[in-house]
Amino acid sequence: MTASSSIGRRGLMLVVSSPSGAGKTTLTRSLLDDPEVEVDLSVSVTTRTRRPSEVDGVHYHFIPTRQFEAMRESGQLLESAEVHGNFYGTPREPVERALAEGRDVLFDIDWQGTMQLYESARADVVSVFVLPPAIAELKSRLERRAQDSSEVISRRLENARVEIPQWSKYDYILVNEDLDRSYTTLKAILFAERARRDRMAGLAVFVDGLMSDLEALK
Ligand SMILES: Nc1nc2c(ncn2[C@@H]2O[C@H](COP(=O)(O)OP(=O)(O)O)[C@@H](O)[C@H]2O)c(=O)[nH]1
Ligand SMILES: Nc1ncnc2c1ncn2[C@@H]1O[C@H](COP(=O)(O)OP(=O)(O)O)[C@@H](O)[C@H]1O
Repeated sequence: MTASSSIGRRGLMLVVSSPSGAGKTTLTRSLLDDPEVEVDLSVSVTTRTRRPSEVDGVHYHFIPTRQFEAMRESGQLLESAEVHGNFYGTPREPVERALAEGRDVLFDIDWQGTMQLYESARADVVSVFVLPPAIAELKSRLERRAQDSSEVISRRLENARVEIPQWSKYDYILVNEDLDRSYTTLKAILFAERARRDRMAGLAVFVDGLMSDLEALK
């Protein structure tokens, strides 16, 4: 162990939200796949139907409504919300364990869930809102993804009326035009937030060590 590794840091909660189709899943997957970034994904529970490309337990835990209600009622969810007519929630235990071990946790959740995380631990939340460069592009991304029926796509576009105005509640905004640029910015946000003084629990002790080593040089 080096002296600097004893500084220690509380894990942070990196929340990425956007209207459906703006690109938050693409951006969060890139973070998870990047060998330079170590972050745990919070895998949500949902009552929505699985898309063909999704794997149960990886993208979501797909569960029946009865089970969702039981989890919510027994306090097993850190936050939960109804979005586009389905229920979504964050299982509490894996998040609390990761944070306690100093690992950062990534959330792909909506603005309602983000507000609930703010209430429980504002200082530990770093929130990023992804906007599309244009509504025509948002619509064509939803269509190009080709995983939802036209009714589902219309409902998601309709919901963008409520979701887009939530931008002002977030710490950072990404207008996701060029994917590489957006990804570079997202990674920079995470790295900068990790270096915030107030997250480094053992910093004062570390600096005391530097100072006494300086004294010893005299
Ligand atoms: N509050 C909350 N929102 C969630 C959770 N999981 C997913 N969501 C949000 O639910 C919305 C719908 O997600 P999804 O069905 O995967 O559709 P997509 O956004 O079009 O990919 C998105 O805004 C997600 O960020 C969760 O655990 N809690
Ligand atoms: N910057 C971008 N330029 C072009 N297409 C993009 C960009 N970001 C994402 N996409 C595409 O748009 C579609 C929706 O992206 P996705 O990440 O699933 O959105 P969300 O999770 O916000 O609903 C996907 O087909 C994805 O490949």
